[in-house]
Amino acid sequence: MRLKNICKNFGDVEVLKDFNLNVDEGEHIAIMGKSGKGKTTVLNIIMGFELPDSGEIHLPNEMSTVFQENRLCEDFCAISNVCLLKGNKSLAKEILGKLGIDSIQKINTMSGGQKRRVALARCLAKSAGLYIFDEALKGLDEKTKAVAMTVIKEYTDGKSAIFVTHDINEAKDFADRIVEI
Ligand SMILES: Nc1ncnc2c1ncn2[C@@H]1O[C@H](COP(=O)(O)OP(=O)(O)OP(=O)(O)O)[C@@H](O)[C@H]1O
Repeated sequence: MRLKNICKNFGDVEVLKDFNLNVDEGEHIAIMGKSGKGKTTVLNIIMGFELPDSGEIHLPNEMSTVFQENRLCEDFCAISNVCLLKGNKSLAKEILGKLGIDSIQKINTMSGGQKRRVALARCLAKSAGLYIFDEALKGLDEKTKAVAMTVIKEYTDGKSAIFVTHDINEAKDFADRIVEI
């Protein structure tokens, strides 16, 4: 994946100026930076939700994302959310189990941290050339974070991934390289 000389302004606000980012095949990177510096804007450009004003973008065909918000169907159970469009039910169940989630529990009966883990399972159960995690461990307690990080590393092993976080320990734990915005 490659972003080259990306520029992006919102009105008068210059968010990205000649921003470059390379993620090699199988590489894990972390993106860090103060709130409002443009981390989510970079992810939105990668995912095609925002167009840059200028610059070059080279992307793999398939991407899988944990957004900052969970974006789950509240009336459905965990496994239905993970397999919503298409999906391997046994893989979904395996990942949900490793994250401590009952696959038939409805989302609207779950805590915030349980919902976060369902969103994470949905991302990991999809086969992709690039995995994107936007504050994926937000709202989890320390013990659950450690379990979730182990699961993320297991299912992204050998695959390209971008992990946005404010936590330097998470960044060091996950990434081969940390990029500051
Ligand atoms: N759709 C938009 N319209 C106008 N301004 C925007 C839009 N999206 C982002 N911005 C502005 O762009 C800047 C970067 O926002 P962005 O969400 O990328 O930051 P961030 O680094 O992800 O922040 P955080 O760590 O708080 O999530 C901010 O000043 C924000 O107000």
